[in-house]
Amino acid sequence: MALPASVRIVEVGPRDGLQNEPDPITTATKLELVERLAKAGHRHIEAASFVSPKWVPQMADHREVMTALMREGKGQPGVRYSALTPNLKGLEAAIECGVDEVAVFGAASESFSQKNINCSIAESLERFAPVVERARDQGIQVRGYVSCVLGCPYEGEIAPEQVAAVARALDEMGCYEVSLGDTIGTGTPINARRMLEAVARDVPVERLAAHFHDTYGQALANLAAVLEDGIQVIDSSVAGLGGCPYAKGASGNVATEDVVYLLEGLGIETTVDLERIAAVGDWITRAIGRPNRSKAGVAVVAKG
Ligand SMILES: CC(C)(COP(=O)([O-])OP(=O)([O-])OC[C@H]1O[C@@H](n2cnc3c(N)ncnc32)[C@H](O)[C@@H]1OP(=O)([O-])[O-])[C@@H](O)C(=O)NCCC(=O)NCCSC(=O)C[C@@](C)(O)CC(=O)[O-]
Repeated sequence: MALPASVRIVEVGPRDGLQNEPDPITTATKLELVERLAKAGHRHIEAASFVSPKWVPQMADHREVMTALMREGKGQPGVRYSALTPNLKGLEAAIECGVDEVAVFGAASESFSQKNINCSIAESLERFAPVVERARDQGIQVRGYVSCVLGCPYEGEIAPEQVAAVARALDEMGCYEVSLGDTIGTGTPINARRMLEAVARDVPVERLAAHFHDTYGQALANLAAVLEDGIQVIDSSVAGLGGCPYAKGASGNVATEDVVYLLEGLGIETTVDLERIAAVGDWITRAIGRPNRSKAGVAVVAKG
């Protein structure tokens, strides 16, 4: 398959990137990050997570963040700001804040599902169905996630058919797009292609996104592989921030700066400006005292 002419990047830094940070990050810093990301050209930013503050304390200010963006004029026109909503409680709170896009998140691994959202895969799908229905009734778009598509921290290898079954269920439920998460970054290009091939038999590749973590340094290679198989949506996190609270040792998502550099090299368009996003990565890593995990970002900033 030919490479796509353009790719939509979903910036997950403010959510996936920050959710695991142990020290509190102020709401003001989060909002400034979101604003800088939009100014760097992002058109889709996952900004918050309506989950239990006992489970993920860093996302406890989800209401403040989303209300500021959706109701208090802190959001930029033309930018989609989305949030995770694992159940109806989260969705109702998100609706009160005026969100126009949410995401439900399941897993292809039973053990990960239990650790992450405290229920089995089947129970999670039962829980998501009314969330998707209610959201769509309100004119809110719903994205679906499948975690552990290329490996699980508790079960090891995950069969591609298992990933396909969960992706199909989310698609049939009404998710407009299903994002395939290599949560622990153990995938390699051949496995990634095999997994995508299995999923794409059930869900058209145009409705799939790649959400790869870079724990083993394979994310860019995996992305280059799945781009050849029709992927046109990539999730990434500025400066490669992040990690999953329920996947020990998992490092951040692939860095947005690295993805933009790769795509530019392949002649694929995005809306994101490399110099500007590199500056955002430099700023946020200094602001929260984290190393910048984007090689392209560090190089671009060093060049000046
Ligand atoms: C899903 C639950 C809530 C189930 O948790 P539970 O304990 O089974 O739920 P519950 O309904 O029994 O409620 C327990 C308590 O949580 C509260 N609660 C219940 N729901 C909410 C809510 N929506 N917002 C705020 N509070 C909530 C509820 O009110 C109650 O409070 P209490 O009475 O004890 O004070 C919990 O397991 C949870 O919050 N998990 C968080 C999981 C998470 O955020 N993980 C990280 C994101 S997923 C990810 O990173 C992977 C991804 C998407 O990036 C893709 C990839 O890379 O693979």
